[in-house]
Amino acid sequence: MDSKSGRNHEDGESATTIEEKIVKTNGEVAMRRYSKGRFLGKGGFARVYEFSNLETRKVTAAKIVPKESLQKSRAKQKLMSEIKIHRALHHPNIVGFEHFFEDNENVYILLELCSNQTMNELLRRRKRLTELEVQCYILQCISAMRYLQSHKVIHRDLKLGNLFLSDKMEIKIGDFGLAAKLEYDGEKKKTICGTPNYIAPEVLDGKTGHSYEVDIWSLGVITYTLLVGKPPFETSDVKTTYRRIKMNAYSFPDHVPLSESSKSLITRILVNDPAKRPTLDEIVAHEFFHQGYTVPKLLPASTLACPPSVSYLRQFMPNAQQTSSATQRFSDTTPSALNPKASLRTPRNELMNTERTAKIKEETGKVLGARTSASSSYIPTQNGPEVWVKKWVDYSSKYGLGYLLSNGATGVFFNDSTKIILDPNGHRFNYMERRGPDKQDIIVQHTLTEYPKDLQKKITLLQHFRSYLDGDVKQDTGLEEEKENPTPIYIKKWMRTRHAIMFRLSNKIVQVNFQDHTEIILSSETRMVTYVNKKGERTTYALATALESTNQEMTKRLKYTKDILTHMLNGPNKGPLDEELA
Ligand SMILES: Nc1ncnc2c1ncn2[C@@H]1O[C@H](COP(=O)(O)OP(=O)(O)OP(=O)(O)O)[C@@H](O)[C@H]1O
Repeated sequence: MDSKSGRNHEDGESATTIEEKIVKTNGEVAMRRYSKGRFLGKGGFARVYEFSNLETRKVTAAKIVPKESLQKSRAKQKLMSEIKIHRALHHPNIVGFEHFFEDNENVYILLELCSNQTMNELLRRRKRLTELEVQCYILQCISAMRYLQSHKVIHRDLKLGNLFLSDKMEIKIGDFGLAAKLEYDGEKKKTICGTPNYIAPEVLDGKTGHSYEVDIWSLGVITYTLLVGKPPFETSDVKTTYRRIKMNAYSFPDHVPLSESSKSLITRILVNDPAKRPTLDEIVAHEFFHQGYTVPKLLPASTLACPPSVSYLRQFMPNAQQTSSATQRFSDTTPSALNPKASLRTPRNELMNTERTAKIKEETGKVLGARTSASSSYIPTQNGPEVWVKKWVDYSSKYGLGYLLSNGATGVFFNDSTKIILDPNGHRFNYMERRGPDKQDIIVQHTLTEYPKDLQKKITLLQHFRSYLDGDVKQDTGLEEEKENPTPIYIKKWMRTRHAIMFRLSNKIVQVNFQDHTEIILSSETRMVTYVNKKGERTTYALATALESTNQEMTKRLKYTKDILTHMLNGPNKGPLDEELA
C-alpha cells in the first residue's frame, strides 16, 4: 500500500484530500480518497483528524504520524508494535482499528471515531462522577480488559485520556502505543512504561517484571479518580508521585462522600503486591457492583455535562425502598457540576435567591432575569389553572428561555423557535418545530436515552436548565408509570416588557409575572383569572367578576395583561399602564 496527498492548502491543517494507493492482487492500481476534516487532538508524535472516505462517506479518526518522527528505530518499532497489537483486537469496548497506510510523509492509522472525546474531558467538565456512572464505565472497561487478557495483551497505559467515548456513550479503550503481547502465560515484562499517576509500583520497582496486574492497578486509580475528582497519588512533581506510589500513600478525602463499598474496592485494588490484587472476575463480584439495583449498560449523553437526574437514577432501581437510600447516596456523591460555559446550576434551596442570582449574572453575564415565581409555594384552588409556569430563566441572549411548569415538566423555548418539553420524570420529551405552510408546531416524542443526534446540543441545554430550575421537584414525583402524553403543555409564545414577562401556554393559558412578584394567570377557556398578590396570596375569580373588582392592584395588572396581549397580537403598541406601573 502506498499513497500521496493532494493538498488544497499549503498549511496542511485545512481542507486536504489524502489519497491512498491500493495495489490489487492482479497488479491494478486504485486510489481511495479521503477528505481530511476537523482536528481531534494530538499525542506524543501523532495528530488526529476526522477523515471521511469520499466514496463511502464513512467517517473515521485518522492518527497521522510524520515519518520524520520515526527515524529512530525504537520509535518505528513502537509504532509497528502498536499497529500489530491493535489491528488484531475486535471488541465493542476497544477503539476499532480500521486499517493503516502510508505516503511519503506520513503513516495514517484509521480508527473508529469516538465523537465524545475521552474521560479526561468528561471529568474536567463534571469534576467527579456519581457511583452509578462509575459502575457503568468500570464494568465496560472490565469487559474490554477481559478480552485483552484472553488475547494475552497488557495495555500498560490505562488512564482517563485513553478511555474514549463513542457517540453512543460506550467506553472504548484506545492508544495501544505501550501495549505488550505476552508470548506465554506467566511471562513478565521488564520495560518501564506507563503514565506517572497511573503507573503500578512493580513497574517502578523494575526488578520482578510485571504482567496483567499493572492494568488492574490502573483500573483502581481510574475508579478513585472518577469518584474523587483527582488521582490518588497526584503531587506537583513526578518524583514525589512515584515515592507515594511506592509507599502506597493515598487517602480518601473527607469532603467527598464515598460509599464504604467504593472505598473497599479501591483499597482492595491498590495494593502494592500485584499477586494480592483482585482478578477481573473478583472485581466484578465485589459488592460495589451489587447494591440491589441494575447498573445501566450505557448512560445518557446529557451526563457529558450534568450528573444523571434523580428520576433517571430511579429507573434502575427495583423498588421504592432501595430507591430512596440508593438515590440519596448517588445524589450525595453528585458534585454541583457547573458546566464551564453555561454556569446555570445552583445548589438546591439557594436557588435564585437574590444574592445567588446576582452571582450567576456576574459569572455568566448572560442571564437577564431569573426568579422563583411567587406562585411556587401555592396549591391551586379548585378553579385555578391546571398548569402554570413555576420558575423560569431568561437565557435568550444566547440560547432561549428555560422554564419549569407546576406539573414538574421542564421546557425550553429556543431562540430558533423550536421547543422542548420534558416529562416530570425526566425520561420522555416532546420536540416541537414549526413546519408546513400554516407554521403549526409539529410534535415528535423521544426519550432522553434515544433521540436524533442533531438534538444533542438542545438536550444538553435542556439538562442545564433542568438542573438549574428543578431544584426539589424530582423527589416529589414518585415512581408512577410513565404515560404517553399526546398533548403536552408547553410555552408556545413568550415576551418581556420593562415590567413583566408573559407566557402563552399551549393550553391557551396566559400568564404574566410582574417585576413586583404579582401574577396574573388567565384561562380563556374557563374564563377564570387567578391573581397572586405581592404577599403571594392567590385568588381565583370568574373573569367578569375580576374586571369589575374594586381591587385596583389586580385590575391594573389585568388591564396591563390585556395590553400586552394586544401588543403581541398587533405588534408594538405601548400599553397605557406602562407608565403607571413603572
Ligand atoms: N479514535 C479517536 N476518536 C476521536 N478522537 C481521537 C481518537 N483517537 C485519538 N483522538 C484524539 O487525539 C488525541 C491523541 O491521540 P492518541 O492519544 O491516540 O495519540 P498518541 O500520540 O498515541 O498519544 P499519547 O502521547 O497519549 O500516547 C486524543 O487525546 C484524542 O483527543
